[in-house]
Amino acid sequence: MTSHESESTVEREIAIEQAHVDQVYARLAEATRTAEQVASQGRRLFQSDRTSFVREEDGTGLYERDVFAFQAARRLATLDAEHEGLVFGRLDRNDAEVRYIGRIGVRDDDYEPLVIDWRARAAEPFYRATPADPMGIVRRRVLRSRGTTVIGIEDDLLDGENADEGLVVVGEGALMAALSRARGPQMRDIVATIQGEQDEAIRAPYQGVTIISGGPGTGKTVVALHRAAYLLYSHRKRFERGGVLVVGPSRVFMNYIERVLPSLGEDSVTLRSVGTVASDVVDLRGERVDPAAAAVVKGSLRMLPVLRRLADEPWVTGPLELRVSIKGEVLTLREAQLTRIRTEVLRHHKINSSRPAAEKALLDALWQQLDGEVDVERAVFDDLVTDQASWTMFLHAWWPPLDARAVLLRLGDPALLARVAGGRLDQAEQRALSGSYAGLDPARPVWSVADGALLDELVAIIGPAPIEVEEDPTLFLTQGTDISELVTTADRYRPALEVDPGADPHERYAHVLVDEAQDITPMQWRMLRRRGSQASWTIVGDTAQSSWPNPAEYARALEDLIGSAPVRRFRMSTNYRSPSEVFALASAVVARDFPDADLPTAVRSTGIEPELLRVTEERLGEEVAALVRRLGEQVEGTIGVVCPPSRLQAVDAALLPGLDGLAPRVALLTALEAKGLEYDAVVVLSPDDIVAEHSGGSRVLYVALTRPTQRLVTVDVGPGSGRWRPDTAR
Ligand SMILES: Nc1ncnc2c1ncn2[C@@H]1O[C@H](COP(=O)(O)OP(=O)(O)OP(=O)(O)O)[C@@H](O)[C@H]1O
Repeated sequence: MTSHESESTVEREIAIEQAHVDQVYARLAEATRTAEQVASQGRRLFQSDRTSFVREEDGTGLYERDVFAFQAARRLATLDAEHEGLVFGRLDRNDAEVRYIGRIGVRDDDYEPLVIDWRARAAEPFYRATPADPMGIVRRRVLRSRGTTVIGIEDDLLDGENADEGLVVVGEGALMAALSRARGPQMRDIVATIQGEQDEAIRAPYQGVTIISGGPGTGKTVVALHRAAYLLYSHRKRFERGGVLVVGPSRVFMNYIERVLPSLGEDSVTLRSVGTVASDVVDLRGERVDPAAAAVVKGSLRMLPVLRRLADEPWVTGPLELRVSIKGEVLTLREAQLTRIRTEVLRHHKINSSRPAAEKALLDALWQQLDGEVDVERAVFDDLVTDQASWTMFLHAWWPPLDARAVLLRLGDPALLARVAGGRLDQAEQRALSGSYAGLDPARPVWSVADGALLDELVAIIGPAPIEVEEDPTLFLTQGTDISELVTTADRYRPALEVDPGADPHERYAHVLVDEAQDITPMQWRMLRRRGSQASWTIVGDTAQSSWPNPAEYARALEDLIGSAPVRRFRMSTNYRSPSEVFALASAVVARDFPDADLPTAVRSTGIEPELLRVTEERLGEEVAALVRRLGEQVEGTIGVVCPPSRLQAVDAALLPGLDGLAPRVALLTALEAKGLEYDAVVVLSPDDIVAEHSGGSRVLYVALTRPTQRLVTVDVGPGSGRWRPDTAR
């Protein structure tokens, strides 16, 4: 039997929970004080009297009593006091035991749990129990708090037959309440309302490869982040030492998700957008998105042989030869010999780490040419050669220290590109590729997301750049007449070139978690694998949202990654983001072109159908500005305006002046930039252009159409537009 909900019942229940929450915070405050006192007492005990014997356990014993709660208090400091309650759940069991669930575990003086960490075994029924399988739980309660104050409760009765008389059940269900709330600029954790199928993926064993798939809004991202927190909790030693890397599509996306892990008490995870993964080996921040044609070439494995040849291209034009004189005899190495030596050295070493090996090979070859009549010992011979200006100048032209960034920029030269890409990339592909580098400022190139993987590959081919040298080698060559200056400069170069050939510059991780993995190109997978060669993996994606023209390539790349590792697959089936009215339209769009798309079920209805508008080209700016202002009144939270790349600038100019106070709630972005994000209201501008301008076509439009949590408005531009609309929406 359960009692009916009334205002006073709810207040009474809230007061009961508040009393427990107060007890938890009081315990944490006390533990912090005691632990600090004990720590300083302990220091005094051990430090003050070196003559008398202090038993170690007097110090540590005192400290250990509170260390657990003290650690909890320290981690509490990372939680956002404004929004997140430390205690968010309560389980009433059929044996009358009550358990509280929270972001971190807290015990009382007697080591009895006041709150159980959500990741602990004992908390599992909070997420898994259902009326069909209550797991010994009668009532599950979710507490909603602001800071330390409980402001609401939502109950699920799981086992009415075993409920005590008088057990109170209140609320409409925590999940629906959470889903209906307005969205802010950053993602929130879902720790209080994780659903059963999500919980299974979160708690899956760490070994091998865990693949989480599912349509838009099914919680893949948020589940993956909770999984990172779970792995750190359950295998802290392994993952804190080895590191966990979370990779997402863009900087905007990383900003969007960056609060989730700290709100769960974890701050030891590295978050990187895919364009900055390689920043451990080369100075870059790839944020720009290439036009589709260039992006497709840059992501393809056909770039591999092109890059290898590029790294091999000499830096000076014209035939090279090395000429030195020893005691009047002139020794010469001609181009064919030099090529042989170079090939041989590079067979065993990377170019940036093999300058000493190359020098030795040259000296050996010169030594063999020396006439037996000339009386000189080998060590003296080597000195005589390497002291000569012609030697130093030759080496700088023949074996310069290479910077991957400078090497890649050379692709801006169409003639050179034709040489290294001949037979591998067609004319149109070469134009797209060289065009994307030709316009970059060599002093400050603005790299694209796709360039990150190419630079990483080049570093793998040539080795990390030796320590930066100030002098420009070409300048140096033109100053070749001043002997004393030459010697000094040569000396300055020498230590810079001594890099440890065995050193591996990549940061490596024990676990790599890749979100929006359907967009990871084959070249980017190579880059990620360098960071996780010994790692376990969590791969999160949805092929129906791929912006890559060939989803089969994604499947192949995944197979490669998995190899013979154990693999676990989880499919998320419920769309928690899109209202069912919006998702009906979005899914019809993608299913028309991709009948195999994995479509989830949208569980929430708002009763508001998407609005399909049409405007003239001339009135586009004005109409969009008015529309955004109207949506600002209709929804409480954020508004996203998704725009085809070709119209971005014009729409930005039209939108900005009229926004006023609304500006912090509005984001103007392309469909690719919108990946993984969500807004309360979304305007999708010129869907036909979005389909036409992205290589993923209607899959990219599907991404745009599945961003809203409340309202969707599409805007066709000009007569004849609207080809994207499925039959049901014409
Ligand atoms: N169990 C849950 N409780 C409350 N909110 C949830 C739950 N699961 C998902 N959500 C919410 O649903 C929305 C979508 O989640 P998320 O962004 O992780 O989905 P996704 O599958 O990664 O989507 P996409 O493929 O479009 O990037 C988020 O606002 C998330 O907080």
